[in-house]
Amino acid sequence: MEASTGSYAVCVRGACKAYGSRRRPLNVLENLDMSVLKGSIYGLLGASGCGKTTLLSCTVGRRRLDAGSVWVLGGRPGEPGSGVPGPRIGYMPQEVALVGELTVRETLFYFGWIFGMTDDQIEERIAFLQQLLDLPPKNKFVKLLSGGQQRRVSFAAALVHDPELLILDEPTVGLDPILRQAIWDYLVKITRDDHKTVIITTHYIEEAKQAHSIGLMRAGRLLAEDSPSQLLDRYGSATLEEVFLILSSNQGPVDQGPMDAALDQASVDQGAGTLPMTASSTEALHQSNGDIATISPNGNDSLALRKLPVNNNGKPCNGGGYDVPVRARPPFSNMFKGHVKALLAKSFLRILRHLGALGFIFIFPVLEVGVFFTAIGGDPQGLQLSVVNEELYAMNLSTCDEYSSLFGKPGSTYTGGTDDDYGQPVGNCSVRMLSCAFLGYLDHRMAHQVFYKEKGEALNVSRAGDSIGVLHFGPNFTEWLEARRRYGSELTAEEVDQGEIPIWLDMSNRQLGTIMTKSIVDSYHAFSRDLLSTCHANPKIGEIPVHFEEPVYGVENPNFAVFAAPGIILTMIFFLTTGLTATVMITEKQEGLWDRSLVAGVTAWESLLAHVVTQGVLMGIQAALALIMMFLVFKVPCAGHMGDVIFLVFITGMTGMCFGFFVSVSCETVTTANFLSLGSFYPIILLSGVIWPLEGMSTVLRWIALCLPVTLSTTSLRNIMLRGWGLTEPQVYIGFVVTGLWAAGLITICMIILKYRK
Ligand SMILES: Nc1ncnc2c1ncn2[C@@H]1O[C@H](COP(=O)(O)OP(=O)(O)OP(=O)(O)O)[C@@H](O)[C@H]1O
Repeated sequence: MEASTGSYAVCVRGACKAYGSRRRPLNVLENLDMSVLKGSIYGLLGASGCGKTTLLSCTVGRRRLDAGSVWVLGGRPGEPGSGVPGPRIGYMPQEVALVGELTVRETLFYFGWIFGMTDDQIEERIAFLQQLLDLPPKNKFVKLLSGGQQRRVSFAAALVHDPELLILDEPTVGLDPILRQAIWDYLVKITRDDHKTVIITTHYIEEAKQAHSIGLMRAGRLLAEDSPSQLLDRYGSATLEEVFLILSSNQGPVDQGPMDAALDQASVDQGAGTLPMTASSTEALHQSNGDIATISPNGNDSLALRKLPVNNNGKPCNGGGYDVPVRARPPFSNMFKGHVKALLAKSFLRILRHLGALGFIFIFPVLEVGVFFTAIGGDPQGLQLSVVNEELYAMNLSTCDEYSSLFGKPGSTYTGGTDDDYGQPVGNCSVRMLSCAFLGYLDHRMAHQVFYKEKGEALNVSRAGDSIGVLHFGPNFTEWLEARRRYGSELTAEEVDQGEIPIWLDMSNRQLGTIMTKSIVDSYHAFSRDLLSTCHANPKIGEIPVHFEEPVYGVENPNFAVFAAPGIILTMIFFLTTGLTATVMITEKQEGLWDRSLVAGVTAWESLLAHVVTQGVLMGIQAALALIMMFLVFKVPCAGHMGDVIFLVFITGMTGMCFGFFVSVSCETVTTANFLSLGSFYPIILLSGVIWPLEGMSTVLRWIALCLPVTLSTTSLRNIMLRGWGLTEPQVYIGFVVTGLWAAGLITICMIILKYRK
């Protein structure tokens, strides 16, 4: 009598799966059929790289087949209501796939909560599993356990919810023989007494004899599927290794690209009882139909497989034939709560237990804001300015100090008298050594003055990079400057030139050159004002006829740091949070925890939500620290509402976090994630108008810049802080809107990638 389709726990038909590109595919599963009866142990055996893990990951719903179908517990994995992925299965992947920062107990609670168990139920199971698997102490951190201990905890995590179907990828690797036997005894017991089903892959071929049926797999195909005793009988062999060699030889050489070489070179290790790695054999045994070996009842085994029923269109396992077990499952809301509780606990504990990383997370914003405001915006100091003052040398003096000590303070003196028709003092305002008087007005902290006799020598010092520039005063500078004031239009061009101060500045450093120029011009205006005021003249006549009134917004002498601060704070928070999140999911994927949690029933959305909450809290603290540093410590002025500033910084941080998630879900490795996040750093900083106004860019570039996530928010924040504008102004709310749209767009893309990439 044939087994009914309703008694299969897992049924795979015509499974095909390839990795790599379409042009050069690596075919891993090739038209594979597999049938696992309910209440049985199914041992899936095959050489390394033959596709066992791929087959299992398609079975648990983590990968999609390219062709063929899989039925698990009466439904298709991933189908709503199938319970797979979910608590109906217990999956132990090949890698440990646990969180190193959790203790053994917390690990089992993490999975227990995901499976919708109550705390009491979990405690009860922990006590049981502790005995069964000889688990390490409950409060020991997983990362401190030995490899074998970690595998036992991983096994316990798959068993914690007592699932209907256990899928175990090499669970006994690294365990001592006594424990291996205890595990097999347990598996036999649960299949016999509780009608559970187990699929197990192992390299210890001898222990696989305890399975009710065995699937021998090679190069993506199932060579045979039968009970161990039947296989031994049929091929007249004493060991399963021999059976495997016979079947492999029968199949002939396989073409699986790079895998061939490995298979052909590996030696048969029968002494150790592991699966052969090569396809060599002594004898070939032909199958009449060329398909998998037929399966017949076995009198010795409690369960035996028969040849599988195949219908005409090649789809033997249709869902209608299955009886979907009805099992009391917690309601959806409880499952959701359990998932979120587990994910949040895991993420927070993981962060809290990385004290070093946590320290960096909170020190960075403080450090970065501190460094920015202490390093940027201050006037330069300690420069050298070369002076060639021929007025002094005409008097055989070297410096202005010498002049002052001998003749008193240089400049103007008004001794009373009459003014002319224009109010100019006539005769009674005397001036002396105006070159030194002017030099006295220059900022000495910014540039100390060094006197040279020769202009050429002074210029050479400047060309050597030792001086910011050279000021030259002619021999009769005072006389001609005074003549310029008194007789202006009557002087010849040469005479006017004699009252000028030629200056040669080193403009290779734009900032220094510009600051120096402004400082000299401002100093001259101050000198001229005082000179004219002393002489009872209108000080304005010494200035250019352009007068800057009180600025509409901002201050007369704006500090560069104040201009750059809004952009700096936003880009800093953006990239700090990007850095926090860019690798978080990749790490989980590489650890195997991501897949394992999804197989346990967590959805990618829930996982993303938990990360958003965890990283959002960290980002909030980072943003608060950065703002405290900026406004309370460095007292950066803010003309607008602080609430608007906080809100904008927060949503920019959220956008940075979403960008980090985007990097994390779209990159396969930490290295590519780092390249992407670091690579985007400079373009965003340079194009966002943080250090140079957008108006300085070409039209096309400006439009590109406006589309970036931090550009309009930088303009908004500048408008709030420096202009005092509120949220009702279009130039403010546009920044909020665009930043919010970026966050929403990025998170949507993440969800789409997570949904469709398997
Ligand atoms: N994500 C992937 N991308 C590309 N190739 C892959 C990927 N995963 C597995 N492979 C390749 O597919 C083949 C089958 O891998 P799989 O892990 O399924 O084998 P396995 O039988 O489980 O091996 P083992 O017993 O060593 O775990 C191998 O050649 C492997 O390199």
